[in-house]
Amino acid sequence: MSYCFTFRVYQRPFLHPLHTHHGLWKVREGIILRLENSQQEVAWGEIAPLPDFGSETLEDAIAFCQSLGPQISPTLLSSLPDSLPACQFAFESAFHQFLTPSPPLSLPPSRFAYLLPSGKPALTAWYPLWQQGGRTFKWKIGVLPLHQELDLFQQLDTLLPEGVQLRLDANGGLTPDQTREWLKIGENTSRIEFLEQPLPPAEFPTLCTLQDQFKTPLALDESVSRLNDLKTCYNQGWRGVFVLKVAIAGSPQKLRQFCQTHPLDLVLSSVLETPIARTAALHLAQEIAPQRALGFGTTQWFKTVQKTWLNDLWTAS
Ligand SMILES: O=C(O)CCC(=O)C1=CC=C[C@@H](O)[C@@H]1C(=O)O
Ligand SMILES: [Mg+2]
Repeated sequence: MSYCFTFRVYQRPFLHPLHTHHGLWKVREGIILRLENSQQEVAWGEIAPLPDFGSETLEDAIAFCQSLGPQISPTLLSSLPDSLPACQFAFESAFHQFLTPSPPLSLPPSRFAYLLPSGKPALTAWYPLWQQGGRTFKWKIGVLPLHQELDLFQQLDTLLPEGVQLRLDANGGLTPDQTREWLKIGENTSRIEFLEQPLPPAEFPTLCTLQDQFKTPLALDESVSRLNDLKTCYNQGWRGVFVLKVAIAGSPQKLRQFCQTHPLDLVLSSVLETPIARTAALHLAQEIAPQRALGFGTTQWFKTVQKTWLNDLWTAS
């Protein structure tokens, strides 16, 4: 079975730039794939690279798409290298739509974690999301000086209603001593669901030691963003939280197989993709079924409306 293949490269500005320890992220770049079968049925896929997390670059992905002809078939999946995980996810998800059409997903707001802005704006940003049913929030730390963020955390903890959980994500930007400061706070509150990637991946032994010394769960994100790295950390004994950025984690089929044979404490996480990759990732989430809230809560990443944006992307060039 072969499909007519076209693709478009996109740059899409965020409504609110994401400020993390990695820096300020203003524009999401990626590729939208369009497959059409002989009955004029269409399936979409999205390549949403995140090189900071170990995926291919946009340029790598463009070169791969350019290497393909106007007609492609699922056989290409077997030759898609692990060095192109965002491409693996996108093409396999797109072909999968023809093989297993997925119904539209409707998940309750409480099923998601919502990303709050870093710093003081978090003190007010949570309320409208809570009113809509959000009960899990994620807050970037390692952006401001430690004492400022510790103080802001105490204010946020006082403001947040009972039962609301907070995920703290440092993107590897803390020192071991700063991490201990956060974990000491965690000893006296159930507010912190987990502390995400407080140290860089190279500090894996220290992360394991800290996980043994404190009750607040630690989550690996940058350490496990490639499936092979996730397997390595699992095989080296990590049993804390695994943050899985689905759209850059390679083949969904390989992910399904690994998760079905390994009991992971899993959090599925967005790469700030458009609704195309988001929908594919959420369908996979239904199968892998992590207990923890899905890191896909924020839906208005972009200034433009999806349907208009996609039409314009296809007709513009
Ligand atoms: O995981 C979530 O809840 C939302 C996505 C998210 O936090 C991130 C997406 C992409 C890049 C990162 O800065 C950030 C993360 O580190 O998890
Ligand atoms: Mg993270």
